[in-house]
Amino acid sequence: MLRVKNLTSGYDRSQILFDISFEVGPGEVVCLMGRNGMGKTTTVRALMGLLPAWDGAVEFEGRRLTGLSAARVARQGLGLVPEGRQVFSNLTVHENLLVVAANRRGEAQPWTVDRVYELFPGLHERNGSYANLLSGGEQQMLAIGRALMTNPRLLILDEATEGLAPVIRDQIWACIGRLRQLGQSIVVIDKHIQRLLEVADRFFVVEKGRTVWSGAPSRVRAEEAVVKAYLSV
Ligand SMILES: Nc1ncnc2c1ncn2[C@@H]1O[C@H](COP(=O)(O)OP(=O)(O)OP(=O)(O)O)[C@@H](O)[C@H]1O
Repeated sequence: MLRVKNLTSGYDRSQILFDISFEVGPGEVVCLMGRNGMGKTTTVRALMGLLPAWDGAVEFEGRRLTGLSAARVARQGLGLVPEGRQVFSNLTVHENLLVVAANRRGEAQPWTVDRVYELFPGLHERNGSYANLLSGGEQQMLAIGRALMTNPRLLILDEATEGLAPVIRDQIWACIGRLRQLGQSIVVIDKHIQRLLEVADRFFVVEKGRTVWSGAPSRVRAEEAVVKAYLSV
């Protein structure tokens, strides 16, 4: 579904990505891991068209994404939940979900506000609240709900559990598990290996702008010390 091959990119003249390669198959949950500052968010920015790719290729469902504007990449069916959530703070929960609703690719069972509320009952209870009055966890759920309302073929979650209380994190992990059961393809950027092992089909480790290790959950378990060494400061 998504094929990223030898991607390089950076900011101005500062190269951050040197060789990023990974793939996501239909219905797969793929995880990008790595220490802070290793280039995971930059990878996401480059594949979403928010940052130009310098070299390499990004293909999505057989189409080349490199060189397309961010708006056109989104229209191909990539939905991003960015680090730091970024919901519309001056709109209510309900309005946040409605304003982005789109089913451009004609999905047979599109996401609706009611389906998002079913996934996150807590949001339903707060549907009239302005987004800036929500807790961090509720904002994260709203950010995910909002991305789902665009009916993305591929959902990208950048540090969706970061900075949340354990009980709220559990709800986000449960949501990711549920989306996987529904066949949603997802790229997850996160560091919680134990939780990732429950939901991810494949893992890629990013180190200084390069994908340096990859494997299925069985390989992560077999080489846990190696993987943890990549993640420890
Ligand atoms: N706008 C920017 N301009 C210049 N350099 C940047 C910019 N944003 C990030 N960087 C640098 O790019 C490198 C990779 O950052 P990136 O955010 O991709 O890392 P990350 O792996 O996602 O880590 P984190 O978990 O901290 O977000 C870092 O050295 C960072 O300082």
